[in-house]
Amino acid sequence: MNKVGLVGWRGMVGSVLMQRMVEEGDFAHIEPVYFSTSAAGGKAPAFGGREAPLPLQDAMNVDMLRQMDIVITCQGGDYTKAVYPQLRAAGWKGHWIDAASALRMEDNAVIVLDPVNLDVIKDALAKGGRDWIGGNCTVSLMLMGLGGLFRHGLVEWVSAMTYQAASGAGAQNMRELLSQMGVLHDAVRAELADPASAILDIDRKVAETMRSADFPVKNFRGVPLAGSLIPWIDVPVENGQSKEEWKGGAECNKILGNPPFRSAGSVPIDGMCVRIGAMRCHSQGLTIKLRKDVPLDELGEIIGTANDWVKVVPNEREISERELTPTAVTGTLSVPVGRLHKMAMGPEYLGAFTVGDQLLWGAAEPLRRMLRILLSQ
Ligand SMILES: NC(=O)C1=CN([C@@H]2O[C@H](COP(=O)(O)OP(=O)(O)OC[C@H]3O[C@@H](n4cnc5c(N)ncnc54)[C@H](OP(=O)(O)O)[C@@H]3O)[C@@H](O)[C@H]2O)C=CC1
Ligand SMILES: N[C@@H](CC(=O)OP(=O)(O)O)C(=O)O
Repeated sequence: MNKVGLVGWRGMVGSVLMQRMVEEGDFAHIEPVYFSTSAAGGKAPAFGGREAPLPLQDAMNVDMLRQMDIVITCQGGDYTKAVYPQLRAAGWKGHWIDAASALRMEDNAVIVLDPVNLDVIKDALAKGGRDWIGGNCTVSLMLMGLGGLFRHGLVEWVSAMTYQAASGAGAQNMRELLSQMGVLHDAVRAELADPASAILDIDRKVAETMRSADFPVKNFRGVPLAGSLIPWIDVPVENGQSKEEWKGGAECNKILGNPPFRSAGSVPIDGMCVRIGAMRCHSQGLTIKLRKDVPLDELGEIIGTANDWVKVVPNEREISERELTPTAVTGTLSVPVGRLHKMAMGPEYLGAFTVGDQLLWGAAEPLRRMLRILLSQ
């Protein structure tokens, strides 16, 4: 049985991964060895009812990691940068499956999203590939939704305007968002209880509270999210983009096996990435320039049959309000795509809106599916 080293299993992404591995019975097929950067020697967990043969191992111990057939890490990019090069330099030939972005654009790494790029994964496996990296959440969720259009070669370019959840910034940010909501409610509790109070007085008090020096904003770099939004995610890069926006083009093209972004034969993908007050679902408003005018019902068929999780929501008000939202999707693997309509710019311009859980398809699920692909070899 394959020895699988699990690193980062108690973090937010790692916990979702463990939950999904339990649900899918993955632990029955592996010999798990749990690693920790903080509690080596402690008791290992027993996910899936499988006692680990060893206590928690030191996640920095390259000699121990070398004994694994497969390592899966959700520990983060700093860990990857510190440990991965040492492990390969020590001659380790095992498979490295990683949630962090650190290795994504390396030549020998494949960004894994098998419902979309199983052909790219299989091709790399046949060539001896050993580095399997989960994609950026926004990118993976867009491709889970629009994969059919790409597979049919219908996409000339895409503009993605995103509405990204607090979870993408980390567990502490989710907590801070809720704290902000609580502080805002507390500030106007009395007025809300009085139906005769003036809404503009409530609004003024809310704005004063959001702008006050003691509003809890430490994790969001000093600015409020609740009652507001943040129109920048991750560090600035070239061309006026944020890194999150750059990943849209760079990672999408790599996942699809296209030439590198901004080179001939790649698909231009760009947009604006915005943090909003959702918990763990990223949403995206998409403008897709098609290579030709295709009837809307055919486009719906192509989109909705591309994988087992994408679902076309009819472009009608009630069902869009009910089913095309973070509230409806959170905690599920469903990727609804809706608001499909030809835009005013012309018949080759398709409008779409999609929602997905950024901790499931956006982070954990592609990793555990890659593990199962490796185990089936
Ligand atoms: N958040 C996201 O949306 C996405 C994240 N990723 C990648 O996954 C990486 C991990 O992200 P995320 O899961 O959010 O990170 P977390 O901060 O939740 O967890 C990372 C590590 O922090 C340590 N840790 C310290 N204190 C705690 C605590 N109280 N509870 C749980 N763990 C604790 C654990 O390591 P130990 O047990 O060794 O102490 C854990 O493995 C990111 O750096 C990123 O590279 C990828 C896609 C999406
Ligand atoms: N940057 C993403 C989350 C994330 O972790 O992305 P990446 O895996 O590309 O670092 C967000 O803020 O929503």
